[in-house]
Amino acid sequence: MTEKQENVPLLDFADITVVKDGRLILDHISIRVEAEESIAIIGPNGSGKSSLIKVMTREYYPVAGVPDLRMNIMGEEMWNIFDLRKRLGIITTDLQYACIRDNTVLETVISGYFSSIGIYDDFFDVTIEMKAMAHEVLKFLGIHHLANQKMTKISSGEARKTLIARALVHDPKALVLDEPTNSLDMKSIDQFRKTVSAVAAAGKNIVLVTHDLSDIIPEIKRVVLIKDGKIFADGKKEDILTDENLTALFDIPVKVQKHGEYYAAFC
Ligand SMILES: Nc1ncnc2c1ncn2[C@@H]1O[C@H](COP(=O)(O)OP(=O)(O)OP(=O)(O)O)[C@@H](O)[C@H]1O
Repeated sequence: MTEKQENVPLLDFADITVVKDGRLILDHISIRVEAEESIAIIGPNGSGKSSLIKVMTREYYPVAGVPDLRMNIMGEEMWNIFDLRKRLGIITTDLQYACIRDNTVLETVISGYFSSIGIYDDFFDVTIEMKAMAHEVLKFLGIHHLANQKMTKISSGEARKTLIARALVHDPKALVLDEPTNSLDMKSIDQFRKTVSAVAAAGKNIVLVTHDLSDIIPEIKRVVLIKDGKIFADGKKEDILTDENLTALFDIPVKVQKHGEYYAAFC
């Protein structure tokens, strides 16, 4: 890879406006995420966070004909959707529900190669290399002992890690996590955050959507606040996560506290 390719931003979006059912849900959003950068996107329910992720994954398209519109991902405007979704390892609660089937953890991880939910022996040619990579990723995430366990028999936290493994088999550039700790208990949340930290330390960009400030792992240095489909604030974590900003963002009095390298909010 040339130095130029290494330095291309993960995302370079300008003037993204999305309308659904006649409603403006993203309003002239511009955001650039550098090659080595990780960000957290925070905002109230319905503010447009998931919609912005869907623009990244090309599930939603912006209004065309806007003069400054740009939706560049890893240096490219045009993407084959399957390739794009492999380069952005996407983990959502919807995907987890879809993956809770009668497949084993190993099968679920391998299914990432085919962008499928299960493995269909008659159709998919699973190679030795694919299996070896799946085992390697499960070991990296500390869940190799679950390889032959059914998805229906593992905990939510283990299932969330399995989805990370499923995303990592492609060696993606980034992990895109939409409210990843929803419905996890405290121990699972703690383990999940350590897993995401390990993935960030291995050189992947993290794009995290959350309501919960304590999901913001230390490796994420930048926070983007979204309100009413617009970027409300964007900058260094310590400058953005203030009582004043969070109070204005959520329209209720919020107190932000810092505990070591983590943040928490109280209202
Ligand atoms: N396909 C769609 N059709 C109609 N309205 C939509 C569609 N997708 C999103 N919206 C609306 O756009 C707004 C933003 O939704 P979005 O899911 O992006 O918000 P969010 O910030 O992720 O919310 P939450 O925190 O509740 O998940 C909401 O009012 C939602 O109802």
